[in-house]
Amino acid sequence: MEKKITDIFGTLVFDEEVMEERLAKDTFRELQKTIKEGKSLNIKIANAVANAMKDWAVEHGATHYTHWFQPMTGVTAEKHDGFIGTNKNGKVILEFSGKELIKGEPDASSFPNGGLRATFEARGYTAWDPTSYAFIKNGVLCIPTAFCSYSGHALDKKTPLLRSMQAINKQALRILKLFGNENVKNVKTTVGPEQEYFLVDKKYYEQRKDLIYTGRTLFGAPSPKGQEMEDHYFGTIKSRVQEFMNDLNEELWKLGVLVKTEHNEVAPAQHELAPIFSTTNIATDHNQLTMELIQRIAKKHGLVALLHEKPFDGINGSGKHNNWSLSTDTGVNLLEPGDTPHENAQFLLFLCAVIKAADEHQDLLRLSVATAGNDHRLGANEAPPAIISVFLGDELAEILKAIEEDRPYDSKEKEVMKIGAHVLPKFPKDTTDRNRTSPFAFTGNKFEFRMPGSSSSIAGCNIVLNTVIADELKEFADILEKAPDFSSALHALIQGTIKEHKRIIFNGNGYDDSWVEEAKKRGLLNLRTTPDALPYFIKENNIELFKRHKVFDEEEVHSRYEIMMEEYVKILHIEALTMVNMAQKEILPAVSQYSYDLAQTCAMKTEVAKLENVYEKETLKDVSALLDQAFKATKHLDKVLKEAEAIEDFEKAAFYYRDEVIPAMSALRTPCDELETLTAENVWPFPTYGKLLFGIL
Ligand SMILES: NC(=O)CC[C@H](N)C(=O)O
Repeated sequence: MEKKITDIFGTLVFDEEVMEERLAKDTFRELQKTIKEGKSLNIKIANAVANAMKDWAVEHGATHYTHWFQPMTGVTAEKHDGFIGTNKNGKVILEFSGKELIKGEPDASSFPNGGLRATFEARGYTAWDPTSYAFIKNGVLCIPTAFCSYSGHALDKKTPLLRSMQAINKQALRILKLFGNENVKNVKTTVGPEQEYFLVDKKYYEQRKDLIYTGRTLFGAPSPKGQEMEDHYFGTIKSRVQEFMNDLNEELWKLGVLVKTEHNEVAPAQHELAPIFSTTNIATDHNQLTMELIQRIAKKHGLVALLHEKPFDGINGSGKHNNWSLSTDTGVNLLEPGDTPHENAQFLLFLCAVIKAADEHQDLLRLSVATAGNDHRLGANEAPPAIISVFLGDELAEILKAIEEDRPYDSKEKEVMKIGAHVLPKFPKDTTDRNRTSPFAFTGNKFEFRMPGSSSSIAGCNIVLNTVIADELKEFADILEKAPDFSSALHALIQGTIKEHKRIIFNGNGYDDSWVEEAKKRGLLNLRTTPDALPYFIKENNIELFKRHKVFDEEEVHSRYEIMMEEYVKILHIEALTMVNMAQKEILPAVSQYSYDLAQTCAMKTEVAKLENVYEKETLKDVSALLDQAFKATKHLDKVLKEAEAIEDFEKAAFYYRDEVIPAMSALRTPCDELETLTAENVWPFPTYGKLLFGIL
């Protein structure tokens, strides 16, 4: 690496250092108050900040600015405005005002709003989130913003995320106060999202309509080699891929993204990139940027990055493991067992809040990761099942059991574990995945939520995590604040929580079929598909929960439910249309031509030499039978698709797609994949799995 990381890191970010350097002392101090304490910014200060930002951005080659926001599409949105303006004499000047920095008013009528806003009320507004630094991307100054309607409803993913962070901050501070931590002013959730993705050669990608339109292969027989040799996982990275990774790292470092780990993943052509954890809203912004840059930089290297959860059948898909924790502004990780009995008691209480939340809100955790793409991955023995459970590891599970049963944990000490009086043993911290099969695994000082899909924004699952855990902390604080004897109330609370919610703890193999049975016996939910999970969102108790913590109001919950259900329908609609198109325009004609060639060859050979022609005849028979089957399946898919299109109610449509369209898609894929194995390589109309998975040389 020619340029030192420390020299380039954050060079495209208007961060604290740049602010201090470029702003007058008073302005800097006021802005810090806004960033750190949420104080509102007056227009005079905003003007000064905007001016400094513009000068800095122009010096770094920017010509435009944009309010960079995260509508409910799951991707980011930007509308560029130039700094260009004219003065009184008509001379060109560059300008950027405080008003423009703080608030934008995009005509944003075409973003999904789930009924929150009629299209005639087109205007929404974007408001700067000063807790996430502005940065320069592609010559544009990007200002991270929240996106709301004029009635104040959140139309984006950032606003509820920030609200959920506020909710957990408030409740965690109440708990910390009870433990005497008066000096803590702020508790923030932190996240380190691991990003998995595939890389394929651009020249093959371009020949596949399914990849272009849907991001995944809808047809494709397995290649002779898959992932069975386990030689790709952590294997040597190919030079072309390494060059891409180097470029990607450099660009992300410039944007202040703390990317740290890179490696080959389990499936051929699959890779992973992971950052150091940061505050959740920044981690979310950074993950959105990471996904964007992975795709953009891959193209520069003649590659295409696939972020889909399941681009290929028969080999592993991609997840985005969300490593979640809570930390104080005094630098304490609240999910880290401490050195003293006192710290341990506090840790156990936070741990119990997470366990209780996971048990009581299995539905919300599950639906927070529910998408059409992720349905292929969850429960397919490559990623956690769709059943929520918590992995604690044997040691911690044993400690909780000892507390529950009022018996000694360590047989040497022979003393009953008393919360607040005994020190917990240190758990070995292990950054590698200790239980890959668990959806929610404690890994020494954080929880790894392994269910989120690789293409999703992490905002959704973190909104839910923050809110459900905030709610448990609230309940705990309500009890403990009133307790006449804190220590005994604490002990009873922890013990009671373990007793009541231990069913959610599972340290075994989540891929095992017996777990499905066991989970059923324990009364755990198994919401296998997206339409199974999403309706839980609008259940009365869930709406109340979000309202209680001011994360969503009722309309906002309904809007998100509608958007997520519709998204499921739209994705499947595009996939089914693409399949019909590929079958009709590519597969069926190619195979028909191939059978003609076989018949011709056969006829000629018979005519010329009276040969038996077993190969041609047998293949022709097999191919023709499959061709007819594929044709009928295409017709059937087309028919159910038309029926699906006629369904107006989005809920009915989602179930129809799941129950009728998906099976019709499988029924078409099966004969087509078989045909692929029987036809000549040069006849098959698009690149095979072999080329896609092993084609990067
Ligand atoms: N090695 C791994 O952690 C594999 C994870 C897997 N790709 C997933 O989807 O979650």
